[in-house]
Amino acid sequence: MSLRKLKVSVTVGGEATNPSPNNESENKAKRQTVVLGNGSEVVFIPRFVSFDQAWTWFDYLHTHIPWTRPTIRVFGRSCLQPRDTCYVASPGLPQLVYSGYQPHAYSWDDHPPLKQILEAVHKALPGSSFNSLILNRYKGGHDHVGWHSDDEKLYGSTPEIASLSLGCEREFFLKKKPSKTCQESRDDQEPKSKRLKRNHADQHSFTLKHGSLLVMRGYTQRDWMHSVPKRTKVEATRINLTFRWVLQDPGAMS
Ligand SMILES: O=C(O)CCC(=O)C(=O)O
Ligand SMILES: [Fe+2]
Repeated sequence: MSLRKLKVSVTVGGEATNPSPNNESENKAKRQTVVLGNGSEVVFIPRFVSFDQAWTWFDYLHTHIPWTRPTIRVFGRSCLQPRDTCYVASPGLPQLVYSGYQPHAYSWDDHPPLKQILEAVHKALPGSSFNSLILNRYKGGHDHVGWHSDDEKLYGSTPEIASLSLGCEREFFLKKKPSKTCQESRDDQEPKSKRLKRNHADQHSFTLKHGSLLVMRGYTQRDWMHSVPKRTKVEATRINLTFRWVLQDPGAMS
């Protein structure tokens, strides 16, 4: 599908403390809050860590993480996941299963720099708590993640997901899920100009720069989908870390 690149309307929510462990004095990174409506929001911190720190983490993760490229099920068909992945979780959590795939859960202790990164993320997001991590590695522009929501039950109804980008810059799209009311009949009744306006508000794009942090909050997983589309001319590698909170007893939520 075609998605227009939109200027993201942002509110600048004050200064954030950049958690770069090496560089506390340059710690003034602006954070942008995009209110998506109905209790969903995205916070974007373009310079979450310094350039050099981000490359140090990239190099470590690129060489030390036990990357795999699993076969998953999409619409009933088996296919190779279009990116490398690895899963890290605190002990005793319920098993993660997505697209018919159950990743092995590595420990934070297997990769001490991950604990340093987790600490930096917690520090930048007061009140947040993450006990699991999905790492993604995009080896060039053919690697991507299609439209999806991270709405698995074990994340609860309003998960906070913090996503760190390292290496090659890629685009991140968000689009609103179709509403449950009859969209077609509403469209017929509205003037075209109004329809276009509403559609713009239902799509957002972010450029995920080296060292940036994007946070999805509230009902973003229930009401919105996100993707990192193919960019076939891109050759360089991007590493992404998405920190999440897995509930001990997801059954208790329902
Ligand atoms: O690579 C990204 O920025 C997004 C990854 C993602 O959406 C996921 O792992 O669920
Ligand atoms: Fe996702």
